[in-house]
This record gives sequence, C-alpha cells and structure tokens, in this order.
Amino acid sequence: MNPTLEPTRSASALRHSPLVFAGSDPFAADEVRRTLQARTGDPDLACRVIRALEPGERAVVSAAFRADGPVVAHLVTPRALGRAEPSPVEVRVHDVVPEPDRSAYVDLVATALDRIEGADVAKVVRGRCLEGHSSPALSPAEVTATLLDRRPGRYVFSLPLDDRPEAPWLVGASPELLVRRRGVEIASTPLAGSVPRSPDPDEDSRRAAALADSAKDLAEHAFVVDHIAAALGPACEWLEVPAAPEVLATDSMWHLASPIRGRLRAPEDLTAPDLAQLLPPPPAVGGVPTPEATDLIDELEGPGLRGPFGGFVGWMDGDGDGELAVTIRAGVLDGERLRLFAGAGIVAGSDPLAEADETAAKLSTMTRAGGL
Ligand SMILES: C=C(O[C@H]1C=CC=C(C(=O)O)[C@@H]1O)C(=O)O
Repeated sequence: MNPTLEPTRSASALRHSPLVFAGSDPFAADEVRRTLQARTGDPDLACRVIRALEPGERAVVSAAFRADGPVVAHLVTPRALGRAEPSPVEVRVHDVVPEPDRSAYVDLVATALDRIEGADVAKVVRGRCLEGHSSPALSPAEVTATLLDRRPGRYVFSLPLDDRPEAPWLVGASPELLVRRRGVEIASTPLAGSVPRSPDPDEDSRRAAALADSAKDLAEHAFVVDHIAAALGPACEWLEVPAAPEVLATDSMWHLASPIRGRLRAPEDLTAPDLAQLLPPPPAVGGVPTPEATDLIDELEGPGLRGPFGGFVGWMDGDGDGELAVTIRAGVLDGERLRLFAGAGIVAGSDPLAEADETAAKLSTMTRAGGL
C-alpha cells in the first residue's frame, strides 16, 4: 500500500468489466487513468485526489471500515451507463461456506447482548460472512449486469480493489446513502432497524407496518440518526432531520430510513469524502459509543472479517462533490471466490435468532445476484 497517495500505475483498460457507480447520477468507465492508494482517516485524501483529477474526470473510491484500512481511488472519465444486458446463464457449481456458521453467530450476538446489559456499549453491529466458490468463476461484469437489471438496492457499484490487472473486485447494491454533496447541499439517509421481507404481500405489508411501530427498532434507528446529526450539524447552516423515519424496501429487507438534508456553512472546506470521514465508522455498521463498539467488533468478529465491507464506496469530482454509499449488500470477487458480508445492529431487546435471520436475508441480495 502506498501511504503517500502517489499514483501506482498508469492508464489501464479494465479487462473484466466496466467500473460502475449507479446512484443518483449513474455512470460507468472503461479505463482507469490512474489509481491512488491510501489509508482511511488520511486528512489529505480528498485534496490529493482533487489535485490528481483532470477536467471531466471523477475518482471512484472505496474505503475500508477499519481506521487505517486501505482506500483506493480510481481516476476515470465517466460515460453514460447503458442498459444492463442480463448475462447469459452459465451452468456452474457453487460451494458456500458461512463464517461463522449460524449457531456461532447466534452465540456471538448473545455475547454482544451481555456486553450491552453490562453497559459497555449501547449498540453494536455484529457481522458475518459467506464465502462462495464458483466453478467456472463468476465475472464482475455478469454480477454487475444482474444488479443493474434487478436493482435490489439504490447504489450499484463495481470496481477493482487495487491497481493490478488481477485485482479482486468489489461489487454490490447498497441501499444506504452515507453522504452526498452537491455544492452547498448535503444529504445522508441512514438506515437502521430492519426486518426481512415476505413473499406473501399481506404478510410483507404487515411486517413493514410492525417495523415502523417497533420500539426496539426505533431505538436502534435513533442511535444512528443522532450520531449523524451530531457529526454533520456543526458543519451546516441548517440540518433537517425527519421527526420519524420512513420505511424503505430493498429486494430482501424493510429498513427504517431517515432522509437528512443540510446546507454547508463552508463547502470549500468539506468535500464529499471529508464529510464521510466525519462519520467514521459509518454508524449503521459500527456502534455507540463508537470507540467501545469498534473494539467490541474487533473482539467478537476478529479484525480481518470486514475488509472493505462496512466502509464507503462512491465517487467524487474535482469540485469536491460526490455521492458515497455505505459498503453493504456487497461482495468481493477474487477469482473463483465470492466473499459476502452482512451485519445486524444489536441493541437491548435484540433477539439473537431474529438477528441471524436478518443477516441471512441481507446476504440473500448478493447470493441471488451471484446465483449461489
Ligand atoms: C450492516 C448492514 O446493514 C445495516 C444497514 C441497514 C440496517 C441495519 C440494521 O437494521 O441492522 C444495519 O445497520 C448490512 O446490510 O450488512
């Protein structure tokens, strides 16, 4: 890793797939002119990216969850995103291994609940992974085409995680906007408090209504909204936080969502990634209080489980504008391996079995996209 954010390799055509970020302003790119690499928390990150950008370019960025984890920024010239062609069906053999398995996950949620009762933390997001092996290997292009076609979450992304031709790719469809900046205007839509959807339409609507009324989920949601409002508020002339969350649907989940909007006091001082870095780690994937929850995540999950998952992914331009999503409902595709992550927020009153079902439903967004 290059901590100085110097370019590590020059223009390379993307062999496997176009690079894609499809949010409120969707685009793709077929070539990476330069790739810059750094560490999360680098205060000069945005400045150096801006200096390296040429007119008309954007930097497509992925930052890891962990403080001091890797950040990659690919400098690209965006093109319009065409219609997604559903990929041809290939016959594949898949082998899927959970990490940890369901019963170990249930036990770890119970341990997190003990720590909440002991008042070490008020909320913590406990994650788990699934590792799929597919033969023949899935390609980023086909997983991305499926995600663009089905749109299970609002922010579809696909990018290499470093500058090597054989780099692993991060692919996914996050439903969660960490932060968007357009000039003085900013927005963030934290999600927290969730329930899996049902194939039965009546039961599905009943679950959405129950979620909107659930004291435990509303409390879990409030932790995240309060954290974002406290972090962004001082940078804003005004910040508008909805009085109550709305209910947002993905392919597999209902979530409580609060669309927050604000107007920056001094936009020249705060680019989109600067704003994202005011929120480390993204609270919908971390916990409260942040330092204790982050330590507990390390202790319960182990430091290597998340990688880019739970960080942020998106783009910025030379004006510091951009749109960054929380890296969830995502996978890392590395040859024949597809590694997936899902987490669930644990608060007083959480039920370990329900949290295991919730993470299974969240994982299904990407197992479906990969045909696993
Ligand atoms: C951590 C994840 O979801 C977060 C985002 C929405 C709702 C969440 C929840 O209700 O627990 C999580 O905080 C994930 O999808 O892996």
